[in-house]
Amino acid sequence: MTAISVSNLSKRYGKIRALDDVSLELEHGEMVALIGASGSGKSTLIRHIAGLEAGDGQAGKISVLGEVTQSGGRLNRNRRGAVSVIFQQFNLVDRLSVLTNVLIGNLGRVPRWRGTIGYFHRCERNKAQAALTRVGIPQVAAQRSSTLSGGQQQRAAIARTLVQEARILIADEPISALDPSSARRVMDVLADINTQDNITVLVSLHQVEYARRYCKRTIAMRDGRIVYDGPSTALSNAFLAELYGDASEELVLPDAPAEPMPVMPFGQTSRMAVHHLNA
Ligand SMILES: Nc1ncnc2c1ncn2[C@@H]1O[C@H](COP(=O)(O)OP(=O)(O)OP(=O)(O)O)[C@@H](O)[C@H]1O
Repeated sequence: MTAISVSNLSKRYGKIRALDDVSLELEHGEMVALIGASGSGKSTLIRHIAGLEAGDGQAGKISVLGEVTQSGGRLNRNRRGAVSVIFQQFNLVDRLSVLTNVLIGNLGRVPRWRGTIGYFHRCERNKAQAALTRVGIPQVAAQRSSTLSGGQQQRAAIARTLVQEARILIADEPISALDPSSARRVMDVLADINTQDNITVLVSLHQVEYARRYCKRTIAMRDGRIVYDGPSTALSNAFLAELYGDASEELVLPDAPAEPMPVMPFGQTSRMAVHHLNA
C-alpha cells in the first residue's frame, strides 16, 4: 500500500522556489531518509505532507494512505491521526510531565472533556508508560519535559507517536542538535518502530552518514527539486559531490568513510533494551 504519494508539488515564497515540481511515493513500511543542504526544501516538503500548508497551482497533489490530503493548492482533509510529525524542537509542552506529554497522543481518541481536564484512564497511563519504556526512558515519566535532554525529548515525542497509534512518522531533523551517541539512540528507536511496529518513517537528516546507516532508501533534494531517489548505498562522497558540489561538505561528517557502509538491520546498531508496547 502507498503510505505517502506526492505528485507535481510546487511552492514559492516570494521569489524563492522552495518546492519545484516534486513527486515521490513511499510504500507502507519503508524507512526513508530525506537529505539536502540547508534551504533545499526538506522542511517545506514535510510541512506539506503533514497537511500544514498547501502548495501552489493546480497540478500539485498529496495523498496519505490513499486519501487525498491536498490537491490543486487546497487542503482537503487532514489525516492527523494517521501521521505524526516530530520536529527538531518544540515537540513537548515544557511545563507538563513527560507522561502527560505522551498521553497527549490519545487526544484524538478520548472525549474532549477528558482531554481538557487531563483525565486519562489507568490503561491509557499504563500504555503511555510502556511507550516510554519502549523508547528507553521509563525513568523520566514524572519529570517536567523542560528537564529532559534533547535526545530524551525526541524519544518522548516518539513515545507519543506510539500512543497515538500513528501509521506514519515524519521526523524533521530529529538529530541535528544531538551529540553522536544521543543521535544514534534516537535513530535506533526510529528504526525499531519501523521494523517492529511497521510504522512508515520519513526522516530528514543533515548528515548523510545516518541515512546510509539506517535507511535503505534516500531521497535527496537540492533547490526544491528531487535530485536523487534510490538506494542509500549509492551515496558515496564522490556521488554527493556530483549532486551538491561544494555544499556536499555540509552533508558529510568529517571522519565519515568515503564509501557508504551497508544498512544495518536494527539490533546490530542498538545496545538499548527494547520492550514492546504490547508485550
Ligand atoms: N515560510 C517561509 N517564508 C519564506 N521563505 C521560506 C519559508 N519557508 C521556507 N522558506 C524558504 O524556502 C527554502 C527551503 O526552506 P526549507 O526550510 O524547506 O529548507 P530545508 O532543506 O529544510 O533547510 P534546513 O536544513 O536549513 O532546515 C529556503 O530558501 C527558505 O528560506
